[in-house]
Amino acid sequence: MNNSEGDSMSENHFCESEAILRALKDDLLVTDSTGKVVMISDATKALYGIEDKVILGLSVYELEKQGVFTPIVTPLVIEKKSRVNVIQTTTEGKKLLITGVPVFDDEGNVWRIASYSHDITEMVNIKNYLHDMQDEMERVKNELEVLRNQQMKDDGFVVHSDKMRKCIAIAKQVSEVDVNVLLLGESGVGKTYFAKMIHKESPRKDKPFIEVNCGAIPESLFEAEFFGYEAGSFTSANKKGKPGLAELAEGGTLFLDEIGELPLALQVKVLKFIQEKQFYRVGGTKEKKVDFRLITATNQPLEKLVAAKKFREDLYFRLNVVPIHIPPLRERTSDIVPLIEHFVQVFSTKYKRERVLDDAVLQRLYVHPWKGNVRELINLIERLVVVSPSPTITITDLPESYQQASAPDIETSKRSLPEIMEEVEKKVLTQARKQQKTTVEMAKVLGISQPSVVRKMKKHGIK
Ligand SMILES: Nc1ncnc2c1ncn2[C@@H]1O[C@H](COP(=O)(O)OP(=O)(O)OP(=O)(O)O)[C@@H](O)[C@H]1O
Repeated sequence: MNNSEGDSMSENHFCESEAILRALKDDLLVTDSTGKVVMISDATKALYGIEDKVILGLSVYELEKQGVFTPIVTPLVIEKKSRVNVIQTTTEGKKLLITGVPVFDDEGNVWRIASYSHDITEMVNIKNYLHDMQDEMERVKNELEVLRNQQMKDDGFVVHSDKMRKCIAIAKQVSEVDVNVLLLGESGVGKTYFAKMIHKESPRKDKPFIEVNCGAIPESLFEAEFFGYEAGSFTSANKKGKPGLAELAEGGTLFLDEIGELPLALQVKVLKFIQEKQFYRVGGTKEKKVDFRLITATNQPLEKLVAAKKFREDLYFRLNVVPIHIPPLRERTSDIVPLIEHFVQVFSTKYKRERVLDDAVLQRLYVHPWKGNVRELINLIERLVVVSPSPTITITDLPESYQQASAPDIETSKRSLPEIMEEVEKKVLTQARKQQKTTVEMAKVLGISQPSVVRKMKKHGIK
């Protein structure tokens, strides 16, 4: 091959490269090993907003100083002698993933550096968005954890009576397995507390505890609240749809309080849901599954409701696998004084007011029927601690309805005579214990032997 032939071939080659570069819609920039631009596609010029400039022959180091490309990939490729990726931000704020590839000469030295880019602005935006969402999720998770702990906070559960000890023992036993528990008892006896305790002791303890007060949700809204709804199912509803309380219990415990208040029409739907653990959201066509442990509670006589056809028998049997009857306070009087002392302490600390109840007040409260049970007791003690002017709370500080000494509520309490006698015996002994210094003196006053006094005190847990 003569010189003129070689020249024309390299010229041809150059023209061919130029033609390819022009035709190329993609970005391509080639430099020599000193960083001088030897080829640049129109797409690259457009990308960096340098269409009018003559770039050929300029150094990318210079262009970097001018802020056209930052950072440049050329020195990294030379140093590593291999493919390198960097991320550039253009003057217009676009994010580019630049890939630099070395082209070697016959001696293995880097001869050319070809680089091309991918616009990853969108990807970076999505990544940032994801990152923000992750942060947000983390924040919400922490907040949820705090709220869950607050919901489960235990201010100390006071248990002295054997009856309550038995209830606690059953609750602890059933907490380990996913059996349906029905908590029965008057309002304020501690049913909700028991439901939370069973959850806390169960393998589901780190999952949600969802409480649904069946008596508090209007019938017309129950299904939407309980099963959730799909987008556009109501005019007033959230446009995107909303999960229901049942769905939120996934993995955890679903506590249906006041189940006796559930209207008949809804009972059949709730029964189907409990049996199948599947449901449809209102307006939904996709069946959803949920895994939960069920606890229900009521202060209503469910059996009577069943007999009166106000509560479905099949639902009753389904719920009543393990019933726990929590007795009213007046049937476990040995809990009264410890509860009073506990809450005097709690509210004295809370309101920074050291208060004690004098003996006459304790005796009066001991025989009070406590129809509102522990809730009533807590409210009264809080009120006394807050409003009593002196450190010792006396009878005159009590609200009027508590000032009259009331006899035990024999008719309504439905207790047997031996039970009532036990209670009277205990009251008399407690009173005597407060008034006398020794068991010998107590025996004298009560007209029984000293060993009998000791034995009876032991039986009633009097110290
Ligand atoms: N033995 C106890 N020791 C300390 N606090 C108690 C005890 N029993 C109940 N409580 C408290 O009394 C209040 C009423 O209890 P809870 O709400 O569990 O009753 P409930 O039976 O669920 O009432 P309702 O039927 O009205 O829902 C709660 O603040 C609870 O923590």
